[in-house]
Amino acid sequence: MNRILKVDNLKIKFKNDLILNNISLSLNAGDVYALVGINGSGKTTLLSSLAGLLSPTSGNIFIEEKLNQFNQTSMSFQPTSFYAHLTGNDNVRLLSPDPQRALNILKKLDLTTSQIMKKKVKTLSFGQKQRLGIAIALSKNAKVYLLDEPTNGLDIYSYNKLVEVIHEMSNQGCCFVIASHEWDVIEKCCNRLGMIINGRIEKELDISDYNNDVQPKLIQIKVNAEFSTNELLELDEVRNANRLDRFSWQITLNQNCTFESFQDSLRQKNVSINEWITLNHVQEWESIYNQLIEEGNND
Ligand SMILES: Nc1ncnc2c1ncn2[C@@H]1O[C@H](COP(=O)(O)OP(=O)(O)OP(=O)(O)O)[C@@H](O)[C@H]1O
Repeated sequence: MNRILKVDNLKIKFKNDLILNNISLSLNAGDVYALVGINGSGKTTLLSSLAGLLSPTSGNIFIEEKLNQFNQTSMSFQPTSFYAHLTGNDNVRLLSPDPQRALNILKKLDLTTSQIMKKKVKTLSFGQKQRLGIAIALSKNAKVYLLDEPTNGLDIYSYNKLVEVIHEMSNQGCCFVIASHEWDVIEKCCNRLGMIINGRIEKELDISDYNNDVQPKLIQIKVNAEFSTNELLELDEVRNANRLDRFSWQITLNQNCTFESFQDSLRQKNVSINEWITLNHVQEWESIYNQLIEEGNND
């Protein structure tokens, strides 16, 4: 695998506040890494550090094994970074290192109608400014692209176009880190997922495993009788169990175990399942994430 980005024990402090706490990360060519976290968890701070806009308090950032190669990173523009009184075209010419490439990307994102690009940026809609900022960022010839909530304000058509552009570029050997709250985007765009809580990446998932169905299944059940979580965990089929209420649990079944064998094991304990659903990947990630947040809140 061709490693592009390596982050070693990155810490960022603002005054005495530790905002990023020992972040380590390794991304290969083609990786599209989703960074998920609630407001204030450190996503923008991490992206800004990777872009070289913030200096680490400690730790190192390597791109293609070389330290601090920030000319090889490109971060999406915030709508406030534009020259608001100039047109879209003028902004592309002034801000993009490769205006022609930016215009090509804008075309893919369906924003090249001359009326729009001739308008002053301050008169553009949020979604139009968002696409302009993304196209300028992606027009830089970089190894690592850093996108902060790129689908905010995009309609479904532009959103699907952006997903196509990200796939196309990552297939050419760069990598992406995308901060997003939108699970749907993550499922469509990303092959890896990092959950950041209080400045730490608490969990990483390989999304391709889910798409290949290698991961164990998460189900939600409601039973008809008193039972304990410990009794559930003693069953061969159960890898993990979280109680939702008196009669309901979310259960991760061990790999290669069927729902039917789990049901039989419960019957032997005189318990039957009244209701059950299999959670899809996105619900499963959301559930893992919510659990981590709850654990974080209980600390
Ligand atoms: N310049 C700064 N000085 C002091 N604290 C800061 C600074 N920038 C960010 N922070 C703090 O760092 C923490 C992480 O902020 P950050 O913007 O990285 O979060 P985020 O995960 O991107 O949040 P959001 O989803 O709201 O954009 C917050 O508690 C924030 O108040």
